[in-house]
Amino acid sequence: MMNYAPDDPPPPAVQAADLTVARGPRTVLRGLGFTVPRGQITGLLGPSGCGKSTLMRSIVGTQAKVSGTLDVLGRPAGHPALRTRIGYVTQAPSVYDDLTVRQNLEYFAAILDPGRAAAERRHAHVTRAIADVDLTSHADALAGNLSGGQRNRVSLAVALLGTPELIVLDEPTVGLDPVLRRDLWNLFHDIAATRGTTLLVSSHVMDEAERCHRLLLMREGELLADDTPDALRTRTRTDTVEEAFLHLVDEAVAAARTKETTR
Ligand SMILES: Nc1ncnc2c1ncn2[C@@H]1O[C@H](COP(=O)(O)OP(=O)(O)OP(=O)(O)O)[C@@H](O)[C@H]1O
Repeated sequence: MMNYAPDDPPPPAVQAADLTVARGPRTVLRGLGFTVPRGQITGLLGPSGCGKSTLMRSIVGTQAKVSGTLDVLGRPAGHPALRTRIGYVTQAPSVYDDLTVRQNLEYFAAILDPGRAAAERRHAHVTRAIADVDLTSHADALAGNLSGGQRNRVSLAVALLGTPELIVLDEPTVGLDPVLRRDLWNLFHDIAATRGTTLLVSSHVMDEAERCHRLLLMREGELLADDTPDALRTRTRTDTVEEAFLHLVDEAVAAARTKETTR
């Protein structure tokens, strides 16, 4: 863990140095170093299999065989005190089909904030989270009868319960139509702007990168860039983040070839 003095500004949402992760016999993340600032949306982008989910699992503390430094909200990743401060939505929506939207949220709210004395607070949090994801008119519908996009939004509502400081979303827009995707991104921006929440959002759709304040671009378990979309486009003299990404991939491949030939 890095050292933070009491008078220092709050530590970043995530700080990693030389972060390496093995899955089975393979090293799937290699020596990553990056910072995720607070109160912004950081996009984690890269092709399928590059290690986005593994990195997210490491940050929320559910990944084994993690080495190097990985601090989250000033504590080592996986610290028990972080449990209620982080909201995490995996790729597979974790909702119970035989419960209504409201019942799903009440169930998770009771785990986060148990006891009779908290009943009123829980009710308020549940109602707000349902409204946040625009499902108020479906609050009494069985989750099993919702569309894929609506089920994703129930998962997101679960992550919003308890007002976490950091929300980690693994490919939240997969399978959504363009209107829902836009609405969800507007919601992310609203959450970051009005609550100061930090969002880490993975995607392999490069046009979503343009909607982020900062980007971590990954390829084959390594970090290609940690920058703003503007700075990336300027540095690579390209018009889009997608072109910037391809430019950085070409550079990385050329550098690897040069290294091979000079051995
Ligand atoms: N349980 C596992 N055991 C061994 N290797 C795994 C395991 N799960 C994933 N991997 C490997 O780890 C690498 C990173 O996988 P990860 O799921 O983190 O990628 P990703 O970028 O999130 O992919 P996607 O966008 O398809 O979800 C992949 O090469 C994958 O094959």
